[in-house]
Amino acid sequence: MIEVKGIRKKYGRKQVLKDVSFTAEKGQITCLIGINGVGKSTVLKAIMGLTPVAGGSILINGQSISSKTYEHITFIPDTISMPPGMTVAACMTFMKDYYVSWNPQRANEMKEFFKLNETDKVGELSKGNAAKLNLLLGLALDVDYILMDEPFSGIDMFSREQIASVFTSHLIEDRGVIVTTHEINDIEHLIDKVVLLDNGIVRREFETETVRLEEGKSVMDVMREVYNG
Ligand SMILES: Nc1ncnc2c1ncn2[C@@H]1O[C@H](COP(=O)(O)OP(=O)(O)OP(=O)(O)O)[C@@H](O)[C@H]1O
Repeated sequence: MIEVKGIRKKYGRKQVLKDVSFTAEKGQITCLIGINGVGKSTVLKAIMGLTPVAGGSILINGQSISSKTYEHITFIPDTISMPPGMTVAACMTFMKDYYVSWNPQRANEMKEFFKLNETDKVGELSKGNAAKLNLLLGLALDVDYILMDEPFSGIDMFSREQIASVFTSHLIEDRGVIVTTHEINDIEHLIDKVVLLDNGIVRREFETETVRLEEGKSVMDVMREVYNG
C-alpha cells in the first residue's frame, strides 16, 4: 500500500499542499482528480521522492522512500523524457540496460498492441504515439506501483481509448496504479478509488463502487457536489 499522511508543500510563498492524506492499494486504480494547478503532479513527485515535502510522511509497503523504493515503483510523467533523436527500439534497449525490472516480453507485447514502429524517432512521433511509448516504457517495468501523470492529456479519442483499454488488461495485472487527471470522462469506468484534491487538501476519498451502490452516484455526481458546494 502507498500511504500519504499529512504532506505539505510550498513553492516559494505559495502553499500548494496544505494537508494531503490518502492511501492507494495494490490491485486498485486510484485516481487523483483536481483542476489544473491544484498540485496533482506535485503529489506524485513527492511519492517518488523527486520533490521534498515540508511535513507529513509517505510510506510504500510500510517503508519510507529510499533508493530501494525504486524497485517497487515507477513514475510515468506527462511528457516523454527520452531524447528526440532516439528510436523506439533504442529507448527500449536503454530501459533494458538500465533497469533490472525491465520485462522485455511485456514491452514487446505493448509495442505490438500500440502498433509502434521500432525505427521511428521519439521527436517524430505523433502526440498519441509519444504518449503510448511513454506508457510502454513505464508499464514494462515489473514493479508493484505505477504512478501516471495525465496519460490522456492532449491526445485524440482513438489513442485515449487504446490507452484506457490497457488499464483493464493483464498489462496492469494486480499492480497498484495512481493516475492523475482533470478530465474524468475517459477513465470513470476504469477506476476503483477517487481522491478529490482541492485547495491543498483532500476534499473526499471514496471507492467508486461503494458510492455507486450505496448512494447511487457516479464520480461526476460526487465531483459536482464537492466542487459546487
Ligand atoms: N517547480 C515549481 N516551482 C514553482 N511553482 C511550481 C513548481 N511546480 C509546480 N508549481 C506550482 O504549483 C502548483 C501545483 O502544480 P502541479 O503541477 O502539481 O499541479 P497539477 O494539479 O498537476 O496541474 P496540471 O493539472 O496543470 O498538471 C501550480 O500552481 C504550479 O504553478
